Amino acid sequence: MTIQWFPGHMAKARREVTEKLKLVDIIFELVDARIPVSSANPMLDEIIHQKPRLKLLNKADMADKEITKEWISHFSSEGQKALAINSQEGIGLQQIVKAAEEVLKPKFDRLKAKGVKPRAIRAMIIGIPNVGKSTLINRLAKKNIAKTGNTPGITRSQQWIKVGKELELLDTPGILWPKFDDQEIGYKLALTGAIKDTILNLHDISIYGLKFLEKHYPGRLMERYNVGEIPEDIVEIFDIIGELRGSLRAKGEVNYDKVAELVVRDIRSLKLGPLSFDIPGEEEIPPEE
Ligand SMILES: Nc1nc2c(ncn2[C@@H]2O[C@H](COP(=O)(O)OP(=O)(O)OP(=O)(O)O)[C@@H](O)[C@H]2O)c(=O)[nH]1
Repeated sequence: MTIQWFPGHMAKARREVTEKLKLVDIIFELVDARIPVSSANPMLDEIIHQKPRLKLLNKADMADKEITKEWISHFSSEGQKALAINSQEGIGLQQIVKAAEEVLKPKFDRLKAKGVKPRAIRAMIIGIPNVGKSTLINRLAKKNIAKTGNTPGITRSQQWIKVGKELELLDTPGILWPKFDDQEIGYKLALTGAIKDTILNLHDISIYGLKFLEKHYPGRLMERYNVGEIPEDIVEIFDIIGELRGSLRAKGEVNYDKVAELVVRDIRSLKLGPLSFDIPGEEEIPPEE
């Protein structure tokens, strides 16, 4: 099945990103640390071509730390520099400039050899909705104040934020929508709050979540819902949860809608602890188009 949720937006976003790309030296690709593959835009490579890129795994506080480490080494083995950050609390942000300098060293060395005076790195943030783009921009801007005016000779409408002496960041991020053929990615996006529940069926999302927990985090699943043993048919957990919590029943019957909602809410709100839904070696690779 092909799901294409935002076709009109996508074309517009793509044009905008392509336009802004000319202004920067490097892309900061913001992904969700819980789903660093599923929250990446499959068309980004095609859009940015050879433009240098730094991958930022945001919301690292909500992801499984060990899995995040594995992802960082995985990306590094593919020649892709990546950092884990928490934009909300400003953790890991001080490494961004250094990492960007590292990625851009070959280009800046070439310019230096030609006698071009060193200048600040120009960057823009790109990511899917809700991944934390504004939070990161605000964090970087607050810490380093000075929003610059228009940059003459480039474009009148672009605002740059100065981050120390070394970095200038476009104040508006590039938004790219998720677009893929795989429903599993849809469930992962829904479980992490990147897309609204209403796009997919809440029951399907919760069942996917439970099955995922059963496979990767069985101990936490059992502990959270007080089940001694995971039933063969995971759907039976709905009954167990419903029986345990009086509030999820009406006239003695389990209200499955409420149970599904509870499970999804629990997963999103860290009630089961930090979770990663993309597991290295098991990742779904979004098809290129
Ligand atoms: N726990 C946690 N939450 C974060 C982090 N960064 C952002 N958030 C939260 O994620 C939500 C979305 O953040 P935004 O900065 O609005 O995301 P955005 O990418 O600008 O979203 P759009 O405007 O929809 O494109 C907000 O509730 C933030 O508080 C983080 O590192 N950790």
